[in-house]
This record gives sequence, structure tokens and C-alpha cells, in this order.
Amino acid sequence: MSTIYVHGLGYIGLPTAAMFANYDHEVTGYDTDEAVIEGLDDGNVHIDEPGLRAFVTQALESGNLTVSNEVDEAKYHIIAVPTPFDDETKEPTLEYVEAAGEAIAPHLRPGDTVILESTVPPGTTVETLQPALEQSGLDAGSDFALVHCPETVLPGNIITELKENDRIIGGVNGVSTEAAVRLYESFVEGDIYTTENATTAEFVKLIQNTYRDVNIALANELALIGEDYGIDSREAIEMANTHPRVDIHHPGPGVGGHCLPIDPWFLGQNSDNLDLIERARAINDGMADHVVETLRDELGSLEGRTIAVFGVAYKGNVGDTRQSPGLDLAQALQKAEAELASPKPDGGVPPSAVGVRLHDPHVADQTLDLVDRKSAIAGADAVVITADHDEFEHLDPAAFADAMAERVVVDTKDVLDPSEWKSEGFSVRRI
Ligand SMILES: NC(=O)c1ccc[n+]([C@@H]2O[C@H](COP(=O)([O-])OP(=O)(O)OC[C@H]3O[C@@H](n4cnc5c(N)ncnc54)[C@H](O)[C@@H]3O)[C@@H](O)[C@H]2O)c1
Ligand SMILES: CC(=O)N[C@@H]1[C@@H](OP(=O)(O)OP(=O)(O)OC[C@H]2O[C@@H](n3ccc(=O)[nH]c3=O)[C@H](O)[C@@H]2O)O[C@H](CO)[C@@H](O)[C@@H]1O
Repeated sequence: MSTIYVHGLGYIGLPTAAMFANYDHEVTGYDTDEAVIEGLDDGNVHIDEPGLRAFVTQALESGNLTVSNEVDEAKYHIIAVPTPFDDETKEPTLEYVEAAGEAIAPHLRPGDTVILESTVPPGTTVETLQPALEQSGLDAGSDFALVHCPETVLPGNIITELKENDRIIGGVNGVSTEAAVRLYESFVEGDIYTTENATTAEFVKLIQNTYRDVNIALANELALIGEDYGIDSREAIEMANTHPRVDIHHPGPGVGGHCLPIDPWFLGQNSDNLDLIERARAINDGMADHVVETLRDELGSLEGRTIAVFGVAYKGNVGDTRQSPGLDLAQALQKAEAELASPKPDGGVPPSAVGVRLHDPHVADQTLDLVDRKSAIAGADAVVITADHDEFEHLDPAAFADAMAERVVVDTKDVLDPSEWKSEGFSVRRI
């Protein structure tokens, strides 16, 4: 059993803190957001993830997990703070990592271990975190252990993957690596792979997500090419994947979430060699415009049309809307509207607006103007499915046919049965 401080209690830090606590470690969760600490102190779990509420409650009730709004001493410090990214400059924000290091420094003792779990550009552990921690007067590698151990859990299945996924552990030296291995061994059921280079561990995490992003870009490009040949690209990809060495991912409305659209750019922090990776990002980002074109193709003009977007979560069965393809589509539709509304050379009357209605049974975000299913489709000209939520598999095409003005459905996630919708008179377009 060890004492552990977990810095940052979000999607990663909170399940991690609860996991160590449920495996008998004495864990303190720390977050700079007072509301998070107050909520957890009252037993409120603020992260929407299957099974997490019960898992965290168990940890809190056992007394092994406590929360605090102050940093203190611990044998292990695990950092799971945000590493956001500026879409314009393509620069990461590492100030939270630095702040966590500076907060730990006054409490760091010889023999302690600091583990960075946040996803970061290669070099961050050594170049950003290490100097912040060494403000303690102690040296990384000799006085304290310093490690990068990337997190690879899949949102929607975090608790299972936390335990079962393999782990990559890269310390700044062998002693650091071993210190982290001893800790993770207490609950990790997957294999633990080690490297005595923290930068390698950072790189590995980024290339896992880059592989997925580039593979999805290939699938998206194949979907566009498939349309040119009038074939169903999903059927073709499924058949291609029967080959033992082919594994093409699924096309869709674009790539969302907090990781895949961001992490590939981190590779470009100190390298000018991103080429295919940049192209892949552009292809995936371009899928929203492709959906707009599909709608234009079906409806003629978008002028005065009402489009119902089903799914603003970034993927199925989660409530997270970060980098959501559904919201990107809403924005692309608004851009199309702005283009329509630009002054006409003949001085014609500006067209009426494109109406966008957002519906998502998994999202509770009050800042989004979400409507229920019935209100979303009443008088709508088209429905676009942009997240593969389970609920969407059971939509009743007859009810949609009755409620909508036009019978157009664009299924970007392969959740609908096209023949059922066609038999209700729908024009069904798929990606
Ligand atoms: N969410 C995922 O699926 C996922 C998966 C793998 C890796 N990651 C990476 O893990 C890191 C954390 O992501 P997340 O999704 O948990 O973020 P999050 O925004 O859900 O949570 C981060 C928490 O850290 C807190 N925080 C900010 N600065 C702090 C500080 N100096 N000290 C203590 N707490 C601080 C915030 O208040 C917030 O509660 C990121 O680098 C992310 O890229 C995320
Ligand atoms: C390598 C890997 O597996 N990494 C995972 C990933 O988690 P995620 O939840 O972000 O990942 P996805 O499920 O891939 O979804 C992303 C977007 O891609 C769309 N998509 C997906 C598959 C497909 O074939 N076609 C698509 O279009 C999907 O709809 C959604 O918008 O990053 C986390 C943080 O680093 C990791 O921890 C986690 O292991």
C-alpha cells in the first residue's frame, strides 16, 4: 500500500484515483477547481462515464479516497491535468502541467515518484515538468523518480480498460521506471512495457492515436471515392477487412473527442515532418462540409430548410461534446447559411435562414440549445445522424415520415436499417 496524490480529477484522474483506492492505496484527489472538490466531498460524481459513480462512491465510502483543495506529501504524485490545444496556432498549453509540478515541488521528498499521465508533446516530461519539480532542490532520476505513463482508456469503457489495457512506462532512468512499474502492478492486468526514456513513452501515446486518426481518414477518403463509383463503402471496407492483414476503420461525419483530433498535432511540436498526418486531419475535418454537400444534393438548396442533427456527443453513448462532429456540422450549416445571405449581385432578397435543431439523449449541456426528438423532427426537411447512440438504432421511420416536411435522412454512422427507411419513402444517404 502506498500514499498517492492524484492531481486533476477529470475523465482520467478521477477513475484513476478511485482505482488505486479500491486496490487499497491511500489516495488523495486534488483539483484546482473548488467545485469539483466540494462536489466529491458531498459524494457527487461530476464525470459522466458508465459505472463510474458506483466505483468512485465505493472508493470514497471505504475511506481510501479522500479529496483535498491543497497539495501535500505523498510517496507517489500522479498528474492528470488538461493539456489543451490552440486550434489556430497548433500549440499545446502546457501551463497546467507546469503548475502541477510547481505545486508538488515544495512537498517533494527524496525517494518520491512523480508520474505524468496527461498526453503531451514529446519532450514535455523532461523539458517542462522536470524543471518545475526541481525547484524543490532535488534532482530527477537521482533524488526522486520521474516518469511518463500515458493513459490509453477508451471513454465509455474507462474502468475496464484502466485495468485491462497494456501500459507503457517511460522513466527518465531505470530506477524511475521501476518505481512506477511497482505502483501500476498493483492493479493493471495487461502487460507493462517499459522504456528508460520518457520522451519515447510520450511518442508512443501520440502515435497510437495518430494511427487511428490516419486510418479513419483513409476510410473517409474511401467513402468519398466509393460514392463516385456508386457503391456502399462500408460494405466494401468490411469485405476488404476479411483479409488477415487489412484493418480499415469506419468512415463517419469527422473525428471528434479530446484526443484523436488533437494528439497528432503534438507530434509537430518540434518537427516539420508532418505531411500525411496533416492531410489526414484535413480529410477528417472536411467531412462536415461533405455532409452539407450531401444535403444540398438531396434538397436542392438549403435556403429556409430545417435540418435535425441527431448526436452532438463526439461519439456514441458518451455525453462528452468536445470537438463534436455534430456541432461541427451545425457550424458548417450556419456557414452555408452565411454564404446564402451574402449580398446578391442582382440585389435580390436575402434568403431565409437554414434552421438547425440539435438532439442528443446523452448530452446534458445547458449551453446548447438541445430539443427532444419530437420537436427536432417536426416539420424538418432532413435528419442527419452524427453519433452512434444505442437509442438511434430504434428510431421509428414511420413516425419520422409523419412528422417531417421532406423525407431525407443522412446516416453518417451506419445505425439505421436503410431498407426500413426506404420503405417509408425516405431518401437514405450514408457515409
Ligand atoms: N479523456 C480522455 O479520454 C483521455 C484519455 C487519455 C488521455 N487523456 C489525457 O489526460 C489528460 C486529462 O484529460 P481529462 O479528459 O481527464 O481532462 P479533464 O478536463 O476532464 O480533467 C482535468 C482536471 O484537472 C484539473 N486541473 C487543472 N489544472 C490543475 C492543476 N494544476 N492541479 C490539479 N488539477 C488541475 C481541472 O480542474 C480538471 O478537473 C489530458 O492530457 C488528456 O489529453 C484523456
Ligand atoms: C488509439 C485509441 O483507440 N485511442 C482512444 C481514443 O479514444 P476516443 O474515444 O477519442 O476514440 P474513438 O472511439 O476512436 O473516437 C474518436 C472519434 O473517431 C470517430 N471514429 C472512430 C472510429 C472509426 O472507425 N471511425 C470514426 O469516425 C469517433 O466517432 C469519434 O468521433 O483516444 C483516447 C485518448 O487518448 C484513448 O485513451 C483511447 O484509447
